[in-house]
Amino acid sequence: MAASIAAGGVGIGGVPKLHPPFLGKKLRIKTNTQSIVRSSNPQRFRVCASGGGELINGVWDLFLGVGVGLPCTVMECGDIIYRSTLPKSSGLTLTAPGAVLALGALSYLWATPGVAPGFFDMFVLAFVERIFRPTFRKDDFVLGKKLGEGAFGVVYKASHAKKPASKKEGDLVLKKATEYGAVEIWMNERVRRACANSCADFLYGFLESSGKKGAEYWLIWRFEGEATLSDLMQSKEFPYNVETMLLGEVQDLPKGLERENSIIQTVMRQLLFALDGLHSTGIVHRDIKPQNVIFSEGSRTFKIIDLGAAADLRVGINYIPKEFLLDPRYAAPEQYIMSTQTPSAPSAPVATALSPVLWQLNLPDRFDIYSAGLIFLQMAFPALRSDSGLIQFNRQLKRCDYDLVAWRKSIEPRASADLRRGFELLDLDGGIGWELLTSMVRYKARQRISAKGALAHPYFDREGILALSFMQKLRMQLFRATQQDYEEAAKWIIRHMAKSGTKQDGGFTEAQLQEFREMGQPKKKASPQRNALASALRLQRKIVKTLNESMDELNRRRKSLWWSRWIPREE
Ligand SMILES: Nc1ncnc2c1ncn2[C@@H]1O[C@H](COP(=O)(O)OP(=O)(O)OP(=O)(O)O)[C@@H](O)[C@H]1O
Repeated sequence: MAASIAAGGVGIGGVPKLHPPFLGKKLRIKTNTQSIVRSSNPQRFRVCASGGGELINGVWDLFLGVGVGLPCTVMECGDIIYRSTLPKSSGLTLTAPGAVLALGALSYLWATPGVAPGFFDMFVLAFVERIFRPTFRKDDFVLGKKLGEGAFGVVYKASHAKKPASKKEGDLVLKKATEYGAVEIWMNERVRRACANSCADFLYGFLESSGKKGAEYWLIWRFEGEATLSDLMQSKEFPYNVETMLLGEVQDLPKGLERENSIIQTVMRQLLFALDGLHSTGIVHRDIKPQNVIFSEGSRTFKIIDLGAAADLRVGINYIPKEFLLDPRYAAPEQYIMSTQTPSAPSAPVATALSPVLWQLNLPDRFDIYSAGLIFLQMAFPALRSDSGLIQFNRQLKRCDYDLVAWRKSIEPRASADLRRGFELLDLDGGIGWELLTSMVRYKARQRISAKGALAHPYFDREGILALSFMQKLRMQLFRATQQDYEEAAKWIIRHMAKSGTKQDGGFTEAQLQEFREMGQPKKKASPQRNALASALRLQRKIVKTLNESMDELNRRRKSLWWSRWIPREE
């Protein structure tokens, strides 16, 4: 038995498994219960000897050595003499290590951004959708007034040309876009299948090449409503105007900080739900700002628009952004969502296979969280709602090394009444709003909270002005149960308890209070933990670098927009 284990480990049912060097010989091995003989397997031996043998052995050991597979594959029953003494086989046998391996593989395939759901989406859902969804042509639309014009496209209100717009169909929005239209069509189709409620309702997109201007992408959405969050925030009535829209009627209640806080909380919750939908499917928006958050009059919720700068990390589309696509007022300090050492997107299969690793190493979703944090800040501080106010704030924050607490310290003593009111609003309920804000607006992406984490934050314990739907309640419960971002909430609770003291129990000891104080302070130099952390970070950087370099190498050969073939052309 000892010889057999040294040679190849244990196969199923405690039966020894042999490595190729032993296969050329006839071996008789005595186990506890049976006498088994394994003889050569000439065919297999020949393969090993003629190159590629090591690879085959590796695969053999990995999958069959732990006992996953049909007994005959694992044990080579053909070689076993005294068959009658063997236990009867019952088909597939799964050992404990095999189950662990299978579970590990499954969790990898389902980890964000989701390799397995991605395949299902691309090869099943997209295919089925294409068969059943209505298609449109240029002549099907009549253009109305211009809604907006960016550097890469013009947006119009539109209606159907042939049939009178039925109540259900309603008005449309049509965007004629240049090169980035292709990305936007791809993203909108993905979103429609994966998290339709997060973004404006997308109908169809195609390439139209008959115009004088050359090829243009036409994208059609349902018209969601007149107002973006930016329009609403510019009004002196904010946030009460939002309350009226969310509830569908004017509320005859006294105005005050509490009421404003719960309206802002409701907007933030809707925005974070929408962002979580995008992030869970591997999409990072990269242009989150109040102008790109539209109020949908139909569903009375805020939805995200303008996916032209978005990146699909599941397949690596728009992996590295063109910097000019980002709005510097709302962009996170890192600018790039992935390591800058990869100058171009990896090829789709590589990006897909590595996407869970790359997602965890880079946490690209935290780019949007920073922008959402700035929106939160703007909602709390009216002075920051103007462009100049926001630009000035960005400069001040940069001077404070992107430390919101330091910014507050520097500004609060000489703050205007308006600013003080904003701090008061965020300090309600023991400062839980401020706590959430500071966990969103941080210099390091890794230290920012995720959308799920934010939704599980105690700031959202209260329902706000709108009750949650059954599904939202369920999701919140799930986030709370599964979030790893408990740290923030725990710190908040501890600090809160420390502040209020526990007179009955004699309060916290001086040592405990010192510990709480140290939570907010930089750690002292050169402790063994610090050194270990530094080594871990160095290792992580090395892994990212190696991964990126190898992907770039692979990618040099294929640079075409392979996914454009998914975008229909006008007939
Ligand atoms: N589904 C929609 N329903 C209603 N209005 C919409 C919708 N989509 C876009 N709009 C309106 O059109 C405007 C421009 O849309 P969008 O931001 O997608 O275009 P853009 O060309 O990227 O503009 P910009 O470059 O300024 O961001 C929005 O600000 C909004 O007012």
